Amino acid sequence: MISVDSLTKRYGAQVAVSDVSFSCPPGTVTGFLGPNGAGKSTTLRALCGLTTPTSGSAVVGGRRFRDLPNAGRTVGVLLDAGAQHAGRTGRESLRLSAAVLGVPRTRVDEVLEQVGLAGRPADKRLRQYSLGMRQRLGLATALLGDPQVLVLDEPANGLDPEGIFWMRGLLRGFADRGGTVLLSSHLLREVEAVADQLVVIAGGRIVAAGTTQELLAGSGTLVRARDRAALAAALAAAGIAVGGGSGDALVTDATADAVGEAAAAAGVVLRELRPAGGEGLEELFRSLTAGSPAGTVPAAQQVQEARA
Ligand SMILES: Nc1ncnc2c1ncn2[C@@H]1O[C@H](COP(=O)(O)OP(=O)(O)OP(=O)(O)O)[C@@H](O)[C@H]1O
Repeated sequence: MISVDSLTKRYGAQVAVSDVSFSCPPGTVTGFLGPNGAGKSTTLRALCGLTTPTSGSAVVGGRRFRDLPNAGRTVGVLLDAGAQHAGRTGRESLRLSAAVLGVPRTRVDEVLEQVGLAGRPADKRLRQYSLGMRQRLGLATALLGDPQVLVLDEPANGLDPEGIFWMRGLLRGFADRGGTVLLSSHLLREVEAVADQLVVIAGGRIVAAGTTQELLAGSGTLVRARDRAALAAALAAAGIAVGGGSGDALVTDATADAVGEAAAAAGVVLRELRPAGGEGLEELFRSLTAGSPAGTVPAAQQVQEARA
């Protein structure tokens, strides 16, 4: 279990994280989402004992990272896949980590296999690794101690679509076996397919949190018409605000009934009318996180109320 409780981190006058609280139960994947500079890395670094909170706490199983005996056997961490010695091979790097953790050498081959680096890639020097291979090696290092908890900062960085699909399967399997996964991303689409719950941070504050299903269900209605401009005018005439939408789709907070009636009243022919799901959440995510300096973002409950 990961518990972050009223975590605040200031660097001088800069507030990186402000009063952040959430928890990640065993058997689940939590997606920690936010744009660049939102405070994701700072939160994860505090959790992993790499930065000291100004106030509040971030613990695993009730203990601070530095108080965990042989922390790598409890928490697998991937914070910066580039932070490995470029002259070593993947296998050498893992053997060193295995020695530090006190796990048998055979474990190195197991994790190399698990992350798809077994064979020739394992004996290449890291300077020859692509970003995606480095991420796989970082994940292998995190898995080496057979931990119950994984903390991963932007693990999908540099992975191709097949790699992202593979990683989702790996994380899902880890959680389904009772593990706890916390992974950060600045891309909603990367995590919505695998995360059981989402915590959205912007400007150092949590702006939305809940199960992925809840957040997707409460994310509005998507509507598409042959004549987008006529549809937009019909919705405006009915007093229905449109929050965005990609391509010729519009996304709104209004119910499907209200949207359908507005379109019918204006004689607009619809091509699609459905719960917005991921597109609505994407829109919510964009509106919540667009240019929100610390202190100006509504609190999670305000967001929930606004959407109720
Ligand atoms: N060591 C530091 N000194 C001063 N300011 C810092 C430090 N580390 C982070 N910050 C600031 O804290 C804020 C949050 O940064 P953080 O790296 O946690 O965000 P992030 O969500 O991980 O962003 P990204 O997706 O770009 O990695 C930013 O404004 C950043 O400039």
